[in-house]
Amino acid sequence: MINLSAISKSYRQGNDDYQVLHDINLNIQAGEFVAIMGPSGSGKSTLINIIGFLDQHFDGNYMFNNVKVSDLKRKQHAQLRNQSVGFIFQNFKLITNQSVGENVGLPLLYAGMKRRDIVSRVTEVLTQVGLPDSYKKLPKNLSGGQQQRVAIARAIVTAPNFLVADEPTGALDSATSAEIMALFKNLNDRGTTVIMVTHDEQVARQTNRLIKILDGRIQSDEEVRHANT
Ligand SMILES: Nc1ncnc2c1ncn2[C@@H]1O[C@H](COP(=O)(O)OP(=O)(O)OP(=O)(O)O)[C@@H](O)[C@H]1O
Repeated sequence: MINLSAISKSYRQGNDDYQVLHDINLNIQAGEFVAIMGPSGSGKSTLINIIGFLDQHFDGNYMFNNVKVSDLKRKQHAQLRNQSVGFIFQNFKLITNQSVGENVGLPLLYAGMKRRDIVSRVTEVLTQVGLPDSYKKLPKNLSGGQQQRVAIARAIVTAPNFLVADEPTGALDSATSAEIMALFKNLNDRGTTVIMVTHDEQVARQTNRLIKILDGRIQSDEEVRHANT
């Protein structure tokens, strides 16, 4: 699904170029559950911004399902992002004065779906993330873990090809973090591709593949072995 070859990325700093990513080669298949780890500043966000079609300015070749991403016009790139990726962030990024249901339904509203269909799809995904009775609640009246479930519901509501989660458990205590990881695992078991950035090795060990980044290079890329499998 995702094929990166020789991806490099530099930022201009004064008269110098500062290279953040060096020659990244990476293939991710549909159905994978991948963790990306690395120290602060190692290039993780830069990499997932390219993978998630937020950044089209890079060197090298990114093929997404046989589409050459760098050949796309700006609008096509944005369209690919809206149709193919669901994003989840550390701080949830919910709209505080809108209800849970409105937050989750927003990507469908943008996609032009009818209101009645939106309500039924939103109800379905809220049930899937374990919040069947929260449609009319405001995010501020939910716990952190529940708010992250809402954000996950919003990310999956359009049935994207893959999810990009940037430190999704970073703001949660360890018990809540375990619950959110169980939800990601459940989604992955049902076929959702998940690419997750985390600082937490415990969290990373619950995925199926661990990629470590150091100074903009892939340092290691290994299958995660689980005790009971
Ligand atoms: N827009 C930008 N302009 C210039 N430099 C940037 C820009 N974005 C990121 N950088 C630099 O690129 C490097 C990698 O940043 P990036 O955010 O990808 O790292 P990261 O691994 O995600 O770090 P963290 O774990 O702290 O989020 C850093 O040195 C950062 O300062």
